[in-house]
Amino acid sequence: MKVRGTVTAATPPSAAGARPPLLEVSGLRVTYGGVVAVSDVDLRIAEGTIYGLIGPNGAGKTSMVDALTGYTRPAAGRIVFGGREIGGLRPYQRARLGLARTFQSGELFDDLTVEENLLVASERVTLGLALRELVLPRRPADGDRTNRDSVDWAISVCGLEDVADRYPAQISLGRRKLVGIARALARRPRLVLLDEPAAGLDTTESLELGRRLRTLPEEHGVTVFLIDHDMGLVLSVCDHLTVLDFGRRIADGTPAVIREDPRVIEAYLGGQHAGSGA
Ligand SMILES: Nc1ncnc2c1ncn2[C@@H]1O[C@H](COP(=O)(O)OP(=O)(O)OP(=O)(O)O)[C@@H](O)[C@H]1O
Repeated sequence: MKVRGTVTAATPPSAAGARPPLLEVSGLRVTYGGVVAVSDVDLRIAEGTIYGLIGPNGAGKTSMVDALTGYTRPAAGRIVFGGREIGGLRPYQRARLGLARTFQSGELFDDLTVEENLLVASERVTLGLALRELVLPRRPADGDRTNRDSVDWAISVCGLEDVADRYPAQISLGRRKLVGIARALARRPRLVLLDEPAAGLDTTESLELGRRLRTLPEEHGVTVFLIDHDMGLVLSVCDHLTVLDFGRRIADGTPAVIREDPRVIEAYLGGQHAGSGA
């Protein structure tokens, strides 16, 4: 378990239940053959909040994100985004509706600059484009003003102005993680799902990431679904958390509630108090 520095929210975390849900998940179940990765999980993510998902290795977090974004077909469950049932939609169709994600591996194109990576990502998502991007990354055209504005906005939100012309290999891991987030933001999503954005970051980088994340709902109207092992980060930036263990939801509530939950302390923190170093 990593417990590192904390990020002080500019405004106190809001009560997630007080706002209408942007994403509502009920009875979600993901299986791989005989393995039940996610077992009948419910979630309600309120617009304008940061919602955290934590759990030990293998708890089902990435399977959940894959199911929500359309990369895995769930065995059961209902997913409603912005009032619309999206369970039958392909990943690029969900992206078009405003559901964006990052990947643990980063997924940046090494031969494109930071800015070009974002320009590629900002283009209108179609099945053809999504497939083409997978096999043949290319330099984006510079013409579209809307894309340009979105990219400039994403660069500024993530504080990447000084590295916009650099290649991914030329910048630190912390900045690359921010490029991954900026890439997801470049399509101006309503909800961004971040899969372990703090993995590999040092304390300073993690604090910087936390500060950037808080601005997403507070200043930019982007709701965040955050998965990470960095408890210092998650407990300090999230408004609301769900804890998974062996695919099941074992706890749900504000960071203050989660810190004190004996099931979480036992299952996830191995008996060590969550707040001890946060
Ligand atoms: N493609 C797959 N095929 C078979 N089993 C899988 C597959 N992907 C995940 N699993 C299994 O599903 C369970 C949940 O895995 P998942 O990667 O979703 O957990 P996680 O909480 O994201 O873990 P981590 O924190 O290590 O990334 C694990 O038992 C894992 O071994």
